Amino acid sequence: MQETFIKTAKEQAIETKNLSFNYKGIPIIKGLDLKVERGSIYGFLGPNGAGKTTTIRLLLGLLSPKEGKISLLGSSLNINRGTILKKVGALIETPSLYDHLSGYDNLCVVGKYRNVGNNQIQEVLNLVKLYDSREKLVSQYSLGMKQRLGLAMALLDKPDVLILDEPVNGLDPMGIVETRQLLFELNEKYGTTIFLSSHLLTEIEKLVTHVGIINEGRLIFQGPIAELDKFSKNAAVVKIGTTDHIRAQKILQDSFGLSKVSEGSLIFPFKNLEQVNQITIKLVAAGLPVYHIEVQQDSLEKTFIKLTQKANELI
Ligand SMILES: Nc1ncnc2c1ncn2[C@@H]1O[C@H](COP(=O)(O)OP(=O)(O)OP(=O)(O)O)[C@@H](O)[C@H]1O
Repeated sequence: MQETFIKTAKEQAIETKNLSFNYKGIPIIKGLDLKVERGSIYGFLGPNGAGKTTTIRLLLGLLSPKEGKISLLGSSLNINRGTILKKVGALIETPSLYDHLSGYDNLCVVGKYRNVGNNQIQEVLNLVKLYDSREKLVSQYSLGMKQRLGLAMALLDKPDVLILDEPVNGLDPMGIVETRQLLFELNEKYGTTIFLSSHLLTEIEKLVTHVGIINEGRLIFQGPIAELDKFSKNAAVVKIGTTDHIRAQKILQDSFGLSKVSEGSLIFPFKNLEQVNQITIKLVAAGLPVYHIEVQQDSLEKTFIKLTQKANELI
């Protein structure tokens, strides 16, 4: 059993099996099976209190699971903890920085105990675009600059995997764009696998390749972002206003399936816009005037909210 886990985990940067954790006997993380492919940018999404930070603390060995297994870069965290964590950079919530020191000196402090030389410090300063502000005191840095300095610290060891807890939380739109660009660059240039949490899909949907949605400690969706998009498209409907909804329903039933009448409109689920075109053509050809036509499709964010609400109803 152990062997199978490790064998499949080779393909994954992060893998958990049945990961569970309690705080004072209360289940917080419930049987989490995460699969984060190497080279992916994985958005770990969930409402406040869903268990994102707890999961991240478990992945970094800062908490011990009640049950289950964690594998990072194909090795069990239990067995090879020291070696594996050297290849993992992390930033949990706001970074701890010395305000009275410059950005450069902050990196030197961390670099010293991690045995990282000056060249690498200069490289990460360039990477996070803080080179020109390296001599400024951190107390004079904006929140976005502090966040990038925190990222620079996480990057000092050139990690293969970067684990970030809410990295854009509290940043202004410009800060969000800058962080996003930086993460893209890291992923593109160095193939760094990035696992980042957020409670807002809109903040990260342009960045991530994969999504895992956690609610009340349970994973309720995991897959490529395109699959979530497909999921939201499946919920798309077209609302049609005609003079005779009953006749319209009969005309359309054979080709397009069942519809319902609600708030004075005929409502059809549809798969693509060509279908909407065909529906209109069919109605007009049958002599039924179409007064109103409206396509309604959930945004990804709405799909995310609906998914978490639905999961709550099932619990
Ligand atoms: N030290 C603790 N002792 C007891 N319960 C805790 C502790 N830390 C977190 N919890 C509880 O565990 C649950 C998950 O918390 P966690 O911080 O992991 O959620 P989260 O998804 O990161 O939320 P947020 O987005 O608000 O940070 C919450 O119900 C929280 O109240």
